[in-house]
Amino acid sequence: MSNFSSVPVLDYSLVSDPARRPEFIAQLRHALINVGFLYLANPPVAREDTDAVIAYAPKLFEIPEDEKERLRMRNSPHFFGYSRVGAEITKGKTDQREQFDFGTPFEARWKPGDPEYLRLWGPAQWPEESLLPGFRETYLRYLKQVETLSYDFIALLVEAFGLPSGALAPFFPPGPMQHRAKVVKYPARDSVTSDQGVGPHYDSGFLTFLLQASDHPGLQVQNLSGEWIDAPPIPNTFVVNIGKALEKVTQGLAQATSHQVLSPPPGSTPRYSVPFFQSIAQEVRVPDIQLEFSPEILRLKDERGAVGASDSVNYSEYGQYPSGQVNLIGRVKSHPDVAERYYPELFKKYYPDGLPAQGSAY
Ligand SMILES: O=C(O)CCC(=O)C(=O)O
Ligand SMILES: [Fe+2]
Repeated sequence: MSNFSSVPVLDYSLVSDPARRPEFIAQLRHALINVGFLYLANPPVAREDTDAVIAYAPKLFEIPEDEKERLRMRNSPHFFGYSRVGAEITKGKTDQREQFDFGTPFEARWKPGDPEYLRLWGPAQWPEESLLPGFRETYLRYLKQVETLSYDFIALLVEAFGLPSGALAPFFPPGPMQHRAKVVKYPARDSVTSDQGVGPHYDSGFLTFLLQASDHPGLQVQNLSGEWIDAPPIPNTFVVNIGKALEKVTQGLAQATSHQVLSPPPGSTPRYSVPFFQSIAQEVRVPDIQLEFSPEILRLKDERGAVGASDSVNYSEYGQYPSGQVNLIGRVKSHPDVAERYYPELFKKYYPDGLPAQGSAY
């Protein structure tokens, strides 16, 4: 059984065309249930902002070493900032990528005595303006548009699954929220020690909107037969995929799909990408929200078949803890040096033998 052999391309401009909107919704239903990945063409994000973010990506990694040191993630209780190549392990092997974690604007609200996971949201660390003029403002303007798209996309998903319009509203209560976003660099194979850019994994929250910020192939998506299907860059698209929390709350209808990135070949320039990860309210326990799907929709899942053996396991804790806690655990596993400093109890739980050389997310 192989449920897909390519990643479908959906044209967002159909959404505002009353005659063709049903076509989009049908394609979306298929992509959510059978693939868990799609390309979104003509997304409602200003082209000039997307192009500017793409142009900034290589420059961000050229800021001086002492600025990278100042911005290192260890300086942020919110797990924002710079991570060098080799800081993380996925599936037992070191990831060959360098990255900056940023977030949408958020004022820290955690105080001692509050649940620890509330501390995950707070201000990001930004490079000195004079070192990269305009970057912060441009990137935040870009993120705001992707955030709006992410909510609009949830409404389309609710429609595609035949749910009442407010069905997922408990995950987005009024008031401020924070979404995470990164800028990632994958050096070519000859300057790193393996071709694992990032190993097989699932994303955590609801939706991921990935901007492939250079021409390199390398992103791959695993189908139900275990085959790795290429998802090469397509200009003016986002790659959209489903996180574990959304899979869980939709009873597996929206499928979280394992994916990985292979390093560019020797002699190549580096690959860059800019993923945006849509968050959900930190206090919500996913199993507390029970959705009712029609038998016709549920049958589509049965026709797909069970999600087969895949090469990744992570974020299984959504059945148990508030979603903020699940994400905090994920961060602690990935970045033990940050955990040791700001979350000593959790650090002891996951690293009883002390600080490892690298984090191991999955
Ligand atoms: O860089 C990419 O294309 C994908 C990155 C990714 O899957 C992740 O960071 O979760
Ligand atoms: Fe991912």
